[in-house]
Amino acid sequence: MQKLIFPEHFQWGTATASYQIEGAWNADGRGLSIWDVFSHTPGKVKNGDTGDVACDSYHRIDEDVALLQKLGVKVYRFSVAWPRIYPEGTGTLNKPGLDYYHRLVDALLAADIEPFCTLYHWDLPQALQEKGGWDNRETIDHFVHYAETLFQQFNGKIKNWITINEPWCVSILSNYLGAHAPGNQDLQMALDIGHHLLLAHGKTVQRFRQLNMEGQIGIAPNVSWNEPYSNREEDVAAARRMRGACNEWFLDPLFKGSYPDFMVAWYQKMGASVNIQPEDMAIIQQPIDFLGINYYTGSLVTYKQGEGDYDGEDVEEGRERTDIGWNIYPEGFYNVLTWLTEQYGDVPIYITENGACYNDEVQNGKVADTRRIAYLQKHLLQLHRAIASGVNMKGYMTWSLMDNFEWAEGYSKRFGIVHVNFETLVRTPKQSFEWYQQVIAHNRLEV
Ligand SMILES: N=[N+]=NCCCCNC(=O)[C@@H]1[C@H]2[C@H](O)[C@@H](O)[C@H](O)[C@@H](CO)[C@@H]12
Repeated sequence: MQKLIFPEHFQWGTATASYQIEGAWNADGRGLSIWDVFSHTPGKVKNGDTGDVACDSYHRIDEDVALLQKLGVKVYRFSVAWPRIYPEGTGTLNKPGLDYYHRLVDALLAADIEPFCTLYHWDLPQALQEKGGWDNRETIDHFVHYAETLFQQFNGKIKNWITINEPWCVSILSNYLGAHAPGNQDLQMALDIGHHLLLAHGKTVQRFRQLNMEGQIGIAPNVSWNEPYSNREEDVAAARRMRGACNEWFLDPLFKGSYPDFMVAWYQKMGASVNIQPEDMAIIQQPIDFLGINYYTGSLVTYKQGEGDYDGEDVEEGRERTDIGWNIYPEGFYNVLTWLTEQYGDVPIYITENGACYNDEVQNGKVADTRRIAYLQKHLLQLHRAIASGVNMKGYMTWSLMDNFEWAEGYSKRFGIVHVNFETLVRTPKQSFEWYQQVIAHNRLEV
């Protein structure tokens, strides 16, 4: 048995998001979000599931913080529901909504757990969507105003801020592929939305600096690792496009102040281009304190004309897949992290999400999710490799603390290290919870 020791002060944590766990969808003045509308629209979410109740975390702060304390995490990543703070997106502040997050943050601090707050994890106020949502540049300033409210309310209590979770999901998945709220299918709109999200990020970082806030701020894109099946030029180019759509499309503006030419050209071929105003790229390229990285999967890619949006096809290598169908590709974790450092420099990185979907159920009071343990073990080994290779890794937050509302999959897909019975809302720590508890306690991985 080998013991892989992680750096001293490495920050172990776990993560959730407001719409996925809180429930209380219309309690205490909360306004409608686009996910309330989407999940209440027949046919959009599997089994007609909604986030109306979810894990009812809105009413279970003490229970959930006790789980975090038992787990032994140093950090807990959660998100604020914009419609709880500004039910109409702007205008009247909803104090009961603000008070909920004060209670949550105070409980975390009392338990010696660092809050990691995501400002936007997809629950846009419906009132703003009705004025065009992220496709309307005015939403950018409403977002900065919402963020500024939280900065002023929580300065000194929350010292770790993430502006936007996964701009690829918010733009492409939600407004071109149409799989998530609001469900548009318009590439030009999706590219404009992606640009507006990056602008909202940049302007929020500027405001954070102007307010002389305590702590650090970053953004959390999802990344993918796609390698060419062969060294044939067409395979190399196809894999580069698949990675580029997810990785460089957002990371190049953030760190290089421009969109990647090869993807701009590809999207032009698809009939779309980004509408950039003169100051935009300088705003987007605001220096950040850390980069959050969400990593789940990767693939080998071979060129196939007309396949998907990038003339690329994942090669079926016979790899194990999780219960949501994603390839298990641990070496992609190492490869994407070392690639990031080569491409964008020594930016401090937190893994803000990494985890697996397995639908194990409770049997005799236990959940033997050994496949999730295997997934985490393989990915933490690759993470340890990346650290050993010089990647500036600050911490790791597994997705997710508990089974929750998995977007268009509803409650049919379980990512938690804690099982949730969605009838009774009883939480049951899984075997992976106990395993992760030991990794944290000893700051090491046994392989
Ligand atoms: N093929 N394939 N693809 C991988 C697709 C990755 C895009 N989805 C994510 O990263 C979402 C992220 C989200 O923040 C969280 O709210 C979700 O619950 C998790 C699990 O779904 C992940």
